[in-house]
Amino acid sequence: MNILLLGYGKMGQLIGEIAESRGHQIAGKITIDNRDELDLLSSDQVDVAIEFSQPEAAVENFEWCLEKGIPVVSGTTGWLSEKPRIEQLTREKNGSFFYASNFSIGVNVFFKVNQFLAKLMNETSGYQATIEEIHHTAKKDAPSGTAITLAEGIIQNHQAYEKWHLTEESSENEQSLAITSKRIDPAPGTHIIRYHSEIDDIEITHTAHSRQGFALGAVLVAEWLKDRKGVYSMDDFLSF
Ligand SMILES: NC(=O)C1=CN([C@@H]2O[C@H](COP(=O)(O)OP(=O)(O)OC[C@H]3O[C@@H](n4cnc5c(N)ncnc54)[C@H](O)[C@@H]3O)[C@@H](O)[C@H]2O)C=CC1
Ligand SMILES: O=C(O)C1=N[C@H](C(=O)O)C[C@H](O)C1
Repeated sequence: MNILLLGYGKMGQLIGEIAESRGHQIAGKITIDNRDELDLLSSDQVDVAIEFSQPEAAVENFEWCLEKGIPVVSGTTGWLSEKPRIEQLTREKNGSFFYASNFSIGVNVFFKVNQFLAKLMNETSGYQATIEEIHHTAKKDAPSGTAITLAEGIIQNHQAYEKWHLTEESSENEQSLAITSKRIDPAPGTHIIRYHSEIDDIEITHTAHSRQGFALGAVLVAEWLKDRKGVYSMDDFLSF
């Protein structure tokens, strides 16, 4: 399959390597410096686009793909206020759009464990939940997209929490779930859910050792999305 890489930084380069090792061809490698190359590409040269750019570039990239009828897989975080509009545009154009805050299979297992733990803790008093995420210093958005998905998983399954907020310190007895973001090199991505009480703490942690899991997941999803129409997420792709 011919894959267009929209964004060719840390993620785009690794995705390109994995895609080629799986027998795919790279139709283009688009960065902030060569966007004009998109004008030369026609839709029959691209089977699917994999979009890992930056928050300010993502929406324009999606619109370009949807106009051209090219299925798009995106992992870019920090643009979610526009998500309802992009999903609507996908339906209007009869296109294909797949977004995940995290393409790693391990993190998606962690999302399910987080939801199950929140259900258990909903039946238990005296604990305050907080989320901590740690990433490399080049990361532009905070909190991470993954931390937002984790917060949504707790809010949907624990009556004490109605919303989340980004803060420098964890705070007690709030209906708003506190998320703290730390930027420490070279962390590819660590997420900690902590339930604190006076008696004890319960913690679950996912630590990415590299970007390999994110990149492989994005290529597997692109293979899956190629011949599908509609708006999809990891819940559609995974069997658990
Ligand atoms: N969903 C997931 O599993 C994961 C998501 N991410 C997200 O993916 C995104 C990219 O991450 P990295 O590759 O580490 O970033 P990076 O900074 O290494 O690369 C970004 C790429 O986007 C390009 N770019 C930036 N502004 C642009 C513009 N205006 N037009 C076109 N291209 C533009 C840059 O030239 C570069 O090629 C981030 O939003 C990050 O949070 C990262 C890892 C996993
Ligand atoms: O910017 C990153 O690097 C990552 N971003 C994603 C996020 O915001 O959750 C996924 C992963 O944690 C790495």
